[in-house]
Order: sequence, then C-alpha cells, then structure tokens
Amino acid sequence: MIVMENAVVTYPDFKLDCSLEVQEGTITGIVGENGAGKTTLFKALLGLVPIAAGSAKINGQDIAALSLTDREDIGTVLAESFFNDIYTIRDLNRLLKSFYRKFDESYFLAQCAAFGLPDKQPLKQFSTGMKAKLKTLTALSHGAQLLILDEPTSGLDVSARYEILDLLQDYLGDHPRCSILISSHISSDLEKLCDDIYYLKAGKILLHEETDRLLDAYGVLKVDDEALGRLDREHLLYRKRTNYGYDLLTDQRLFYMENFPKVIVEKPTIDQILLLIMEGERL
Ligand SMILES: Nc1ncnc2c1ncn2[C@@H]1O[C@H](COP(=O)(O)OP(=O)(O)OP(=O)(O)O)[C@@H](O)[C@H]1O
Repeated sequence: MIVMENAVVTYPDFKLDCSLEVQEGTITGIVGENGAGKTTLFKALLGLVPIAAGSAKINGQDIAALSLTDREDIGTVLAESFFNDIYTIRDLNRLLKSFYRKFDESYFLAQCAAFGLPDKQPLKQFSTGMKAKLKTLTALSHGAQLLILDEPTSGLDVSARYEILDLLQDYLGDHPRCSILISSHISSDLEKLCDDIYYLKAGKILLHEETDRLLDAYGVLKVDDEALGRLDREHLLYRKRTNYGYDLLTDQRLFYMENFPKVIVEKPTIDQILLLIMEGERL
C-alpha cells in the first residue's frame, strides 16, 4: 500500500533518506528518538514536504499525483495539527461532513460519546488526552483505507493509550484491507499493535523486522572479552561495552544457545533491542 524507495527530504541541518513498505491489512510501526525524522517521514508521505530524490507511492501512485478523492481515503493524525479551539464537537461534525464524502457521522458521534468527549464544550477546554482521542476518532471517521498516525498516543496516560490502541485494532477488524502506519516513542505500544517495526535514527532506518521475530528470535549475549574471542560472530549485529565485557545483539538467539551453552543468552524486550542498536557499535 505504501512503498518508499530511498525517499529523501532535506532540511538545512537534517536529511531523511529512507525506504519503507506497508502491506495491505497490516500495521507498521516507526519508532525513533526525538528528532529522528518520524514527523518528517509522515509529512513526506502526505505531500506536506517535498521529496527531493527517490520515490514515495501509495497504491502504486506517486504521492504528488494523488487526487483529492485518493487523499480522502487517508486518515491522518499529525502531532501539530488541531482544529480551531473555539469549535465544539458539533461544529467539527458539521465541518467534517462537508469535507469528506464518506464521513460516518453516527460512528463519529457515537465514539465521541463512548470516549466521554462532551459535544457542546469548546475544544480549548479539552485536556491533552481528550484532544488526542478526538484527533484519532476524526482520522477513523471517514472510511479511510490507510491511516497515517504520527504519535497518536503521545502525552497520554496508560489507560488512555490502551483505549486508542484498542480503537485502532477494532478499526482494522472492521476494515480488514486497511493499513496503518503509526509512530511512537513507546515501543511497548507498537509491540502490542504492530506486525512489523522500523527503527529510525538520524533520518535513516537502522532496523526493520517483524514484531514476532524481534520477540522470538532476537537475543542478547552477555560475554567477557575472552568469551567474545571464542564466539562465532556471523549472527551478531551490535555490541556495547559493559562493566564485565560486552552485550551483543543477535537475531539468532537459538543458534547461540545451542552452540555456546556456557554463554548467557537473554531474551530482550524491544526496548532493550533498540537501546543496544542506539548505543552500540554495528558489527
Ligand atoms: N521545517 C523544518 N525546517 C528545518 N528543519 C526541520 C523542519 N522540521 C523538522 N526539522 C528538523 O528535522 C529533524 C527531524 O525532525 P522531526 O520532527 O521529523 O523528528 P521526530 O522524529 O518527529 O521528532 P519528535 O519525536 O521530537 O517529534 C530535526 O532535527 C528537526 O529540527
């Protein structure tokens, strides 16, 4: 559904250069630190910043060639976008009805009510969590076949985050051909939701893996200098110096468990994997 091939966006002090693919009916997560380029990537996909080289396509069409009708099939949440804060949900409902031909008013109003969002209160009186829920509900209310969601759970407490993630899962259940591209700082959110995960650092993709593989096949080896010398390094990806020697990241945990039984091999969380990539040295 989305294919980016070496798509380049340049700012004076930053360059995004990334390739990425989002398949139909799947949820793909982008994780990265502040300033990694997540928002820039999303803006590029939405045609809000120019792509200087490479290509970005949605359903086989170049982003720049998408018609207004094509764009109606994309539901978005962007960090900085929000509606005029003097509006109420009722005003917004009227507005969205005039924007989108497929706007589902009854879904929108019913979900707003289910999330406890007051329909007559101006949006300026909404809390951060209420605004975040409203942004996501808006993206889900016009029958989009592609959702591009930049940090939809940002600033939310755990229960509100889970409400949003559940909402997305329900949406996918009702729209099985829909695809979702979502970014977050919180890898556990993505672990719960995503089929595959990209790790973006300084404008480049450093890791792309299926979530199940990250959780099942990756491992961290704890070794001293001597043990490192005896190891087969073929399946080692990153290393990081520690007090006792090294933490080594592998995508073949079982190989090392079977062939090097004396070496401690731990099953890492996604956060631990990303931290090793972030702070470690590529092997
Ligand atoms: N309009 C712009 N002009 C110049 N530089 C920009 C512009 N927008 C973003 N940048 C720079 O591009 C880099 C990536 O920013 P971006 O907002 O894409 O990162 P991010 O991963 O979304 O960060 P965060 O998690 O903090 O939202 C940063 O160094 C930022 O300063």
